[in-house]
Formats: sequence, structure tokens, C-alpha cells
Amino acid sequence: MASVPDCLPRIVVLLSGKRKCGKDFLADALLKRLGTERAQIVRISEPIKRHWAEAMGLDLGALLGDGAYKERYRKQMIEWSDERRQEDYGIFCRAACTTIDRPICIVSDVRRKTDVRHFRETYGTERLRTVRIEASEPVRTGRGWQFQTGVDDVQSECDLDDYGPWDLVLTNEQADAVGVLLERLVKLIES
Ligand SMILES: Nc1ncnc2c1ncn2[C@@H]1O[C@H](COP(=O)(O)OP(=O)(O)OP(=O)(O)O)[C@@H](O)[C@H]1O
Repeated sequence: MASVPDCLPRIVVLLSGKRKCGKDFLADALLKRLGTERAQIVRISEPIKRHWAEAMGLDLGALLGDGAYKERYRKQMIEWSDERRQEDYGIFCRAACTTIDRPICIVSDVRRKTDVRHFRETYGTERLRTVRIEASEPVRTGRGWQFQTGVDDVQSECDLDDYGPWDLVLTNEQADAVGVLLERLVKLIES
């Protein structure tokens, strides 16, 4: 295992799930609940989007948001980043983690077995908490999801479908259940 800085991070929460299952939504809610002194969100896609924004003259803020803008470039970003990953599977995980400076790190967009592998190898099993977020297709459709060939049927979306066991599996379908989901996440972090 690679060496880990003495103090940071104590816990690394890996959030995974299909598009529009609510990974970002729950990551934001969890961050609010834990507080920014204790926790922070890390996005593996951040260095990929930063590269694209710079190379193509795009709006990085809109690429990072949950609006329609990022969907225009998603397929191209997947293809470009997969080529980079073939040479070095941890390239974007490492780049995203350079900002870690809190005891609890919430990784909000884990999509591949090699992502989990990178975090396990870097921080060790004891620090990791793996979470799968589920929501039905009708619910995801209601949040703006539409099946897209080359996005929903490729590794970035499907690689973790057969992964397991997860430390926690959450169904994120009803707005009024968010409090219960957060309780379960906090319990997992404190376990
Ligand atoms: N429990 C919830 N209650 C209300 N709105 C929700 C809930 N979960 C998700 N949403 C909304 O659904 C939309 C999609 O959620 P989000 O962006 O978190 O999904 P995601 O899994 O991060 O998607 P992607 O993989 O495309 O980045 C957002 O507008 C978000 O605010």
C-alpha cells in the first residue's frame, strides 16, 4: 500500500450509482450534515472537466454542475479519459485527491472497479466506506435522465453493477427520506 499522510484523511466515503441516482445531491447533503471543518467532497471527474474546459474554452462551473450542459460533452470526456486510464488507472483519482485536507473525504463519483482499487491501495480498507446509491429508472427519468448510447451502456456506467459487497446500499427515491439516508451514512462513517 502507498504511504498515507499521518493525519489525513481518516475516512474515505466512496459514493457510486447510476446517472441521476443522486450521488452529488447526497454528497452535498452529507457535507452539510458533517460540516466543512470535518469533511470535504472530492470529484474524480473534476480534473477531467478542468482539462476539457481549458482545452475547449468551456464553462468549468457549468460542466461541474448538474444541468444539461455537461451532458453535451459527457461521451467525449468518457472516451478521452478512458484512453488516459488505459496507461494509468489512477491518474484522475490521484489528481482529484491533491486537494484533500479534511479528516472525512466524500468521493461523489466513483464509477469503476479501478477507482475503488485505487482508493483501497492508497488509503487501506479500514479507512474506506463503499456506498451504492440506487434509484429506479422512472425516478431517474423524472430527474432528467435519458438513456444515451455510448454513455449508459459503457464501462463508466456499468462497471460497478456487479461489484460488491457494498458497505451500505441506499435507495434514494423520496425527498422526505433524505434524513434517514443521512443517518445511515453518518452511522457508517462513525463505525
Ligand atoms: N432525494 C432527492 N430529493 C430531491 N431531489 C433529488 C434527490 N436526489 C437527487 N435529486 C435531484 O436529482 C437531480 C440528479 O441528482 P444528482 O445530480 O445528485 O445525480 P448524480 O447521481 O450525481 O448524477 P450524474 O451521475 O449525472 O452526475 C439533481 O437535480 C438533484 O438535485
